[in-house]
Amino acid sequence: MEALRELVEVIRDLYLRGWLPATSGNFSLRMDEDSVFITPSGKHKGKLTERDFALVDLEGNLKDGQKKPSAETLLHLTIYSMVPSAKCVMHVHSPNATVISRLVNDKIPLKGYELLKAFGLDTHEGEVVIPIFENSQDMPFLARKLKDYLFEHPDTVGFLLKSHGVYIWGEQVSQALMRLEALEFLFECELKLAIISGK
Ligand SMILES: CSC[C@@H](O)[C@@H](O)C(=O)COP(=O)(O)O
Ligand SMILES: [Zn+2]
Repeated sequence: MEALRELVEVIRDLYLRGWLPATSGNFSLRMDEDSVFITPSGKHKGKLTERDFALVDLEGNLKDGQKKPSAETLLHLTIYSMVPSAKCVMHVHSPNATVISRLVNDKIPLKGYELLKAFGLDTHEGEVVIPIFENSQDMPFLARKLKDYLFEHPDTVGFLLKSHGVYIWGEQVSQALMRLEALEFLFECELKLAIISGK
């Protein structure tokens, strides 16, 4: 399947960038109303093939095979249920995202950057807000927090988990990748500005 092949290539590339260290990260593709391909839990993400993906329904039940879906499957499914246009979800432990999530408390407003156009804005004058949630191993709890937030803020493009990493989604693999690259770049800019201004 073309989109899954494309996603596998993207994952390898993200691993080589150092954004998926030590088996971290997870990725999914929405296939139809009630089927999602998601990366397996605990596997090295730089060496995945299409056959490694688990197929689950929107409740997280395995649709076939014996694969162990990502431990964070519930977060992916929450995004698909709250953002109907999302067809691909990416989660990485990229350095800038992880560092900035520790420095800022509950959200990062990104303003004035030309690259905000990656999120569908027409000009650099708009604002994109990235919320930060406390990290937790309690996925139902985190999923509830995320669901409530997305209900209140339906235009959200992604979020950070504190000291953990970033989640982003798109209408197809290429859009999710573009937005992930844009976010990581913008986080790097914000971190550099914080260093220069001594904040
Ligand atoms: C290897 S530590 C990272 C994990 O705890 C988790 O945050 C992660 O990103 C990968 O979990 P996974 O179950 O493989 O999808
Ligand atoms: Zn993670």
